[in-house]
Amino acid sequence: MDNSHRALNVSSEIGKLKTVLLHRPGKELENLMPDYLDRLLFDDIPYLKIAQEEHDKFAKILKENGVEVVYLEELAAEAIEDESVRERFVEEFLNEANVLGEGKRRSLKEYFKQFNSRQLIDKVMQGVRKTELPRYKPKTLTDMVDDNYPFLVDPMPNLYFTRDPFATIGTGITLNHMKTETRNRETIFAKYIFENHPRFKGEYIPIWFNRDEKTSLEGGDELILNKKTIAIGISERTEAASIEKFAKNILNSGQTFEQILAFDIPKKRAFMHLDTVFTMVDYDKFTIHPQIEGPLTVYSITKSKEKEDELKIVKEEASLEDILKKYLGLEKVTLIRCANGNNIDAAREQWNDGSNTLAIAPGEVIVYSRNYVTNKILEENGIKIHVMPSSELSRGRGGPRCMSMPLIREDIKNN
Ligand SMILES: NC(=O)NCCC[C@H](N)C(=O)O
Repeated sequence: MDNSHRALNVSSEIGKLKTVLLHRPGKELENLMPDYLDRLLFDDIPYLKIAQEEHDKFAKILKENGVEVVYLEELAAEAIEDESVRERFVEEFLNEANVLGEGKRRSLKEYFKQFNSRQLIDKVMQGVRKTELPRYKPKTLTDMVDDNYPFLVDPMPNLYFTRDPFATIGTGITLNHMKTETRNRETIFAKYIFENHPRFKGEYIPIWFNRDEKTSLEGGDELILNKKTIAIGISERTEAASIEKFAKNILNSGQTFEQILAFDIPKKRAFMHLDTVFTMVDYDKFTIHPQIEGPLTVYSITKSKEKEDELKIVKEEASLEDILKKYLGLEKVTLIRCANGNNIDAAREQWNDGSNTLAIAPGEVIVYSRNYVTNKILEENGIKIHVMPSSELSRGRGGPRCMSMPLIREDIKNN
């Protein structure tokens, strides 16, 4: 099937990248405070100016390699140009931002009216400090009681990790239900973009999993290994129940996908998603964090031949190399271990996303400069690397793959 004309088309992890979605970090990072770092999923506070410079370098590498870069903030603003859509967006945003108190809601709506669409999107991403609206009229008890919390609306500092709130799979998406409240709010932008942006509006975009589900699924756990096979992490962020639901939808969709490999990885912050410990860099080469090799269990999921609408789930007993060979039809598989398996260097570099490479073509990836031990090993394995600066962006615990959502990749021949 030729999907090259579609607004979305991703049938592999490594096909030549044509269009990618980024978010340039903005003032939301300047609304991070030490007291709330844990809840907002940050370990430190990046210096915004340098983070933006690093991010611009990331975009430059992509553009120099023929990739169209589109920005979340621009698409979201264009999606809410229509006044009635903008009003709906504000209402829904205030509900999801958990803004209680009629006085607060009214004042915020009034405050937002001064902004054009782009300014409004920037503002809701940044969050609203109480000092911005010093004289809102308290109406209800919720308005009157001052809890000394400094924000009326929390910032969304994780938005530059565009990989997670939705994921392109084939010609559709999973519009994800995120594990945490702080990140769940991010999915509203994708919802409005896919419903209202002219780039997508004329096209049928199937949704394989939706944000109103009760269990969580995050894009960092979703990897398309080839046009038949999807890998998904059962992780700190993605639950097995979500994978079953997604599997039933995608395997019965008429798209090319026939099998899912569910990777059960340890549930801990350093390994939050599958792509923090395992990514694909070439037809037969993968980066992996050595610490997951022992505890890893892989389940294969296919459609049951006996009963329609049921899944066949098998706990795979072979080594990871053999599982990948079997399901991807490969003669040989190379696992490239973070920092060549040295336990200290691997732990340090994985913490800063040494395994989180972004493939822009088969055998060609973008990597963080600070992971120089792993980067050298990648080169020794014949992988071409493009190195981006990484002092500030890495403080959010995500690398080049986490910071990008492919919208279109070229199909791979014989994939
Ligand atoms: N795919 C990814 O691993 N994304 C990185 C997300 C980092 C972000 N601070 C988070 O905890 O969700």
